[in-house]
Amino acid sequence: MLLIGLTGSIATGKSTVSSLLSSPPYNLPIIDADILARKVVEPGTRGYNAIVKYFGPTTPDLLVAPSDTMPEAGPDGKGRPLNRPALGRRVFGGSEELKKDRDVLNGIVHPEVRWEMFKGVVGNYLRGHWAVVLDIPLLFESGLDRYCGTAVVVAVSDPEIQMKRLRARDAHLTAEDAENRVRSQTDVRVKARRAEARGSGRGLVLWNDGSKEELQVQVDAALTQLKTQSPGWWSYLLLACPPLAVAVTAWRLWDNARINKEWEELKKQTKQKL
Ligand SMILES: CC(C)(COP(=O)(O)OP(=O)(O)OC[C@H]1O[C@@H](n2cnc3c(N)ncnc32)[C@H](O)[C@@H]1O)[C@@H](O)C(=O)NCCC(=O)NCCS
Ligand SMILES: Nc1ncnc2c1ncn2[C@@H]1O[C@H](COP(=O)(O)OP(=O)(O)OP(=O)(O)O)[C@@H](O)[C@H]1O
Repeated sequence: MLLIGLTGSIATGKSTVSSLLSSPPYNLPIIDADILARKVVEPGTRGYNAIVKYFGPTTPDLLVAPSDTMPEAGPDGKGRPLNRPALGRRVFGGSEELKKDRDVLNGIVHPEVRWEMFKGVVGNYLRGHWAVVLDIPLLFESGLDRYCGTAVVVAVSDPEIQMKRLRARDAHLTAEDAENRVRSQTDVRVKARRAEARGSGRGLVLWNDGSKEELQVQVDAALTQLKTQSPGWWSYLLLACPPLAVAVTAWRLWDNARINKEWEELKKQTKQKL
């Protein structure tokens, strides 16, 4: 089964691409890291308790305020849900302090998300899917690209388009909040270069400066290429022969480690040239 790591930066079009991939004619299963990151911090979970413990004392508005519709102890007595915009203000931005808190939040949420993803991947492998899409905003930053057969980056070359789409979609964010969110992530053009550096079939870039129709054309071409590379019979063979699946996974990990080493070298050389 092919693991397709789908990434980009905020509002560059990952969800738009994943909804195309989950619809006919592809019907691919999607494992969405943003959705899992919400699930693992619902009231009463380990993630929720850890966040309240660390951020609670210094963030008075960390939880949704009590109201007529929100009881003090939360809807089911496990606590009120997190006030996500408030937590976002604690962790998004370029300062050292924000970065430190972002690392703490990532340290709480990411291991839980990884475990949920693992369960999702195994479930889809057992159902015999030829591919599964891992929609992960922080694919490279979290190191999860190591497990993927292909990394697909949805990118825009013009940062103004990204900002315009972000502000239009998330109208509740101030201009400063939006800037901070964009600044909290690696520049999407760097991610695009990294996907290209993985080599043909291992890394793909979908440029999304144009219309959604233009994006669809690129998605069609990418899927045709990936389907040729990883045909259905190959998935059935991996399902019928679990030791082969383990060997292929080990080889994939080794090959991705090599690819990432080459990328680090390339980054070093580019820095030296500047
Ligand atoms: C800070 C939080 C509560 C803000 O929640 P909010 O609902 O406002 O935003 P949402 O979760 O929908 O994220 C929107 C986008 O922000 C970006 N983003 C989210 N978390 C991070 C992060 N830790 N670092 C950089 N960018 C991030 C992603 O592009 C994501 O698609 C939330 O983003 C969070 O819990 N982040 C930490 C977990 C994480 O890394 N999630 C990303 C997928 S694992
Ligand atoms: N080609 C396009 N033309 C016009 N609008 C677009 C295009 N692609 C995406 N959008 C719009 O831009 C916004 C951001 O896209 P989307 O939600 O897919 O991004 P994302 O990368 O998943 O964002 P996030 O990381 O925040 O989840 C959405 O409102 C979407 O409808």
